[in-house]
Amino acid sequence: MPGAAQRVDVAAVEAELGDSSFVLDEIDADGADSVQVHLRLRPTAEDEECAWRTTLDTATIMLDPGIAAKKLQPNAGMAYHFDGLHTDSSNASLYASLARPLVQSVLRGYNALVFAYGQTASGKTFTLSGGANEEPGIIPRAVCDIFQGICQGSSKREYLVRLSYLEIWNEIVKDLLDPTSTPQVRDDRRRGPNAVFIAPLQEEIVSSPSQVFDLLARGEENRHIGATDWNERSSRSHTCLKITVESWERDALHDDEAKVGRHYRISELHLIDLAGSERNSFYSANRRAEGANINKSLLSLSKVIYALSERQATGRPAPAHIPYRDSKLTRILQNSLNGSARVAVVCTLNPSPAMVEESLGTINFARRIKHVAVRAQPNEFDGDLSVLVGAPCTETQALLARYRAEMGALRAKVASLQQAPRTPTPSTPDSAPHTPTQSKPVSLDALQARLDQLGTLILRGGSVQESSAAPHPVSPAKRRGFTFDDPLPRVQEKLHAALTKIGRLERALATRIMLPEMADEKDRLIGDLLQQVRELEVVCQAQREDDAPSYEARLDEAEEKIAARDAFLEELTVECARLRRANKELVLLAHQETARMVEAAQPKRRSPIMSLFAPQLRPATVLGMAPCASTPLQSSPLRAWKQHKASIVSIDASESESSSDLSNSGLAELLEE
Ligand SMILES: Nc1ncnc2c1ncn2[C@@H]1O[C@H](COP(=O)(O)OP(=O)(O)OP(=O)(O)O)[C@@H](O)[C@H]1O
Repeated sequence: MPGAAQRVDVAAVEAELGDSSFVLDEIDADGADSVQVHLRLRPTAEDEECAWRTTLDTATIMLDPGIAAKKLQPNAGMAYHFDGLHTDSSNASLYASLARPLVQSVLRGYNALVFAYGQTASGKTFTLSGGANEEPGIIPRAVCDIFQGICQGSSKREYLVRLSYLEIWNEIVKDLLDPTSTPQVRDDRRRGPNAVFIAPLQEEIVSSPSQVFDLLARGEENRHIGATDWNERSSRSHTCLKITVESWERDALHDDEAKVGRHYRISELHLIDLAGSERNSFYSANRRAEGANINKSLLSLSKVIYALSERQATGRPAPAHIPYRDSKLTRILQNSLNGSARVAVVCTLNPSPAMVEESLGTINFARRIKHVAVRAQPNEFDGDLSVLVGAPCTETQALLARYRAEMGALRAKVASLQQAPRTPTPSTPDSAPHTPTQSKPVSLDALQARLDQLGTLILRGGSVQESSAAPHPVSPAKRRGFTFDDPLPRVQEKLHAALTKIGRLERALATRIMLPEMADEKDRLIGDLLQQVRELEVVCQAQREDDAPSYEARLDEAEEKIAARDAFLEELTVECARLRRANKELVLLAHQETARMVEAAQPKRRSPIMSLFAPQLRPATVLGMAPCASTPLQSSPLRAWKQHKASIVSIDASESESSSDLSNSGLAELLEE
């Protein structure tokens, strides 16, 4: 049957995982009504000291008494108890106890959020993604469990799995699967007052764990990673992997109809690796800004958690303001933190005594988030998908139903084409056989190729035995002469990769200018474009010509101003020199005159002319010097002469205009008299 849904190969998936311990549990016995909080203390390196004492049985942790005694806080030595405590390097046990129950929930239709919180180098990425090559973290284990769950799912359900992968770096949301796009976070009012969606965001449909890992590897290449004081490969951004699982009950007769009662489920699993907080580092300004943005968004997360836990503690009925809008991180987590998702958190601690303050901050966050209320309900619809179809993120909602509807329409077309009567046409010996039915296989091929493509995207649960009885889909690749040496999942992966590439190329092609197929049309278009280029060149030339005279006039004007200023400066310099010369001559004259008068006054009584002007006519006064009470002119002629000389030197040095004026006018007149 063309376009049959793909049956997941349990054995292949198990081989990929190396872990077949997952058992799908359809009964919601472990429904958590509070956030599950586990603490993880990174093991110490050989020469490292540990600041903490732990009791694993009771999941209790406390500060080393010696270190606690040195702390100022009165409760520094208190013991903290959580849902789980991990001090080793085993991600398997942490995953099984913390995250696996949430994966079960996702397969039952619940939304879920798992994230790691802690300072830099405390082990968040190790917990989420795992160590190099060994100890796979929560993400790979959850991915494998989802596919195992689908394998084990009821043979009456079929599934569609898709994922998106984004990062928040410096408060910018970046699509790691399509770094050219710039996603925005928007309100999704149809889904409730606190719901948001992110668009545009590339979502890839996946049908095996290795497809997911390929996509994650592709996304990792686009991530921001750097070195901090504590971690050589530190995540400098928050990453958010979203896996959406859609499923509905199969109906052997009406597979392609979204009928009431078919229990359609859509659930989302968010796996978030937060960037680590860090103290001020000595890196570049860009790195400090990056660190500041990380710290700011983590602070806003703490504020949101604080507000949510306060609301729970006070039991206020009306929702208090929750500052989701303070950062992109809290906006994106809004859908999950508003109570409609099950939440599990791993709070990671750096064991170093130097990091005790940061670790206490992490413990406080862990205690706060434990009090956030969870009221998650399964997202199950009884076939009425209108709620989803009209949503803003409409292309990505209820994709399974959409594809199934498309497959129904395609099948109907195929059937009608196959039943169409063949019209015999007379063939002539000199003409090639040409019948209307000649185009039919082409169109059938296209329809069947699309049917097969859709079939590979939809996964069917159930046992492996059943799959051998199912008709094998006719692959378009086979019709094109490809061999099938690869195992089925590998071939499907290749096909999926090829389809994704085709999609990308088609999108790129859509943005290009299309040349018409007809030669004259092409020539006309090229002619038009050349004409436009010529016209633009003319406009540019005219613009240049218009502007040139005005620039030249302004240049001339500026040059004239400069020349006038230079001439004025020259005049000033000449005038200054002339005045300086005149001043010197006058000063010299004054000296001679004063000396002569002093000489004349010496043996006789004071000359009548001097008495006339005294005391104003003392030489110092004449020359602009303040009269000195202790040195009357008549007391010592020699001393007076020295003072005159000193005042002359000082006036001469200052070259003051007033003194030269005085020398030029007042003194000259006086001397003439
Ligand atoms: N439980 C653990 N067992 C063994 N090694 C660990 C464990 N936790 C962390 N590590 C090692 O410590 C180092 C830092 O861990 P990791 O990169 O996961 O920190 P992080 O909290 O994600 O840091 P950042 O926020 O800077 O990205 C890594 O080399 C990692 O392998």
